[in-house]
Amino acid sequence: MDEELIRRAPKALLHDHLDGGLRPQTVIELADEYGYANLPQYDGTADGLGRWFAEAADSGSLPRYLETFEHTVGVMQHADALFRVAAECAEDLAADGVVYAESRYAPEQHLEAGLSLDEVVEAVDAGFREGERRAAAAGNRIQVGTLLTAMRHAARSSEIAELAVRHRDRGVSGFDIAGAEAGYPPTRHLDAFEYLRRENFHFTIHAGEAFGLPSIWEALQWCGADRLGHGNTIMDDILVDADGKATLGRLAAYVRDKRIPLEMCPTSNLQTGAARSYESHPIGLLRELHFRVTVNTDNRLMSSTSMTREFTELHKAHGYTLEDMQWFTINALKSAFLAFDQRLELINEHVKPAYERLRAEASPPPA
Ligand SMILES: O=c1[nH]cnc2c1ncn2[C@H]1C[C@H](O)[C@@H](CO)O1
Ligand SMILES: [Zn+2]
Repeated sequence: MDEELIRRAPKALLHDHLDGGLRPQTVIELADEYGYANLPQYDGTADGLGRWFAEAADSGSLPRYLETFEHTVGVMQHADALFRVAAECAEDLAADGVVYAESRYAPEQHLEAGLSLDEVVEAVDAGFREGERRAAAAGNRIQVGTLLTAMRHAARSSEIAELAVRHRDRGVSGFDIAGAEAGYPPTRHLDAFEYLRRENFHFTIHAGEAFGLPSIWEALQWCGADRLGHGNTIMDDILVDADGKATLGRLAAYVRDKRIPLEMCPTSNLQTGAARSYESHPIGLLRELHFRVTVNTDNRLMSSTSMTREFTELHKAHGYTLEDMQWFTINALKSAFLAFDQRLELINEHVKPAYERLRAEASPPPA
């Protein structure tokens, strides 16, 4: 598999932060347009600013990684800016071969210039619909849903959960909590999750990225999360003996048996210190053990990545083939916060035939 083939293969993305995926040039232009004066020292070029984000985020710690969002959130305080960022996000993902994406962001972080929570959500949704149209005009089909995130150190999760439910038929398909994990357990937001369950709504929880098994256990068994953001530390409940035989503890067995989707983000994990290398990333073992693993970007700007790059790195480190890519992609679509019939249609009418064609192209039958 080369990078071009990986780019052309249809991909599905469940974990991508809207405020972590801006084009560097857009950050510069929005800062200028809205008078954001706090951009970091950089060489004045878009490439230079992109490098600044990637280097500053490459800190080995989640809290320091998260500090870089000050500058993206800083330029996303007006409806026009939110619209632009969302439209470009859809275009960029579509150009990278993503056919289905769920993009997340925290509305409570975009109120500094006086927008209301509902206005934030409306601007982002309009941006995504515009981005879908532009992508289609360029020949790239994409469908984008949004997840509303509440910040786990703050106290607005119930309000954000209600906001998400209010917009459920207008582009919002789920809910999430994000931010520093250590010290802010999921049960801090139990009221919000219980409300969402009563509303038959869907949510994922960032868990097992910068904290261990208790975080995953709470997310699943107290809060009732449909999926886990990252979930790396589930490895702490898997024992691999000298012969390579794996024994699952109770929680790991539960995660695998119940087909709990893990939204894994390899490059982001290298930067925050949640993983040491692509080779030793938990995705390798978890894929072998048939956990419901998916591949994601997390923050394309901070991690200087794309779905194509994630799969290219995984191909180099683990030898994944088009077959594996199809498996990851179907895992993601099966786990999407999307109606069952639409998931099936994407899988059967679009993804499988496309991989069939790509395989035939990559190794044509003998004449
Ligand atoms: O990987 C992450 N873990 C926890 N929080 C994160 C991660 N990536 C981004 N965030 C935070 C920073 C953003 O401002 C917020 C909403 O997208 O979510
Ligand atoms: Zn994340």
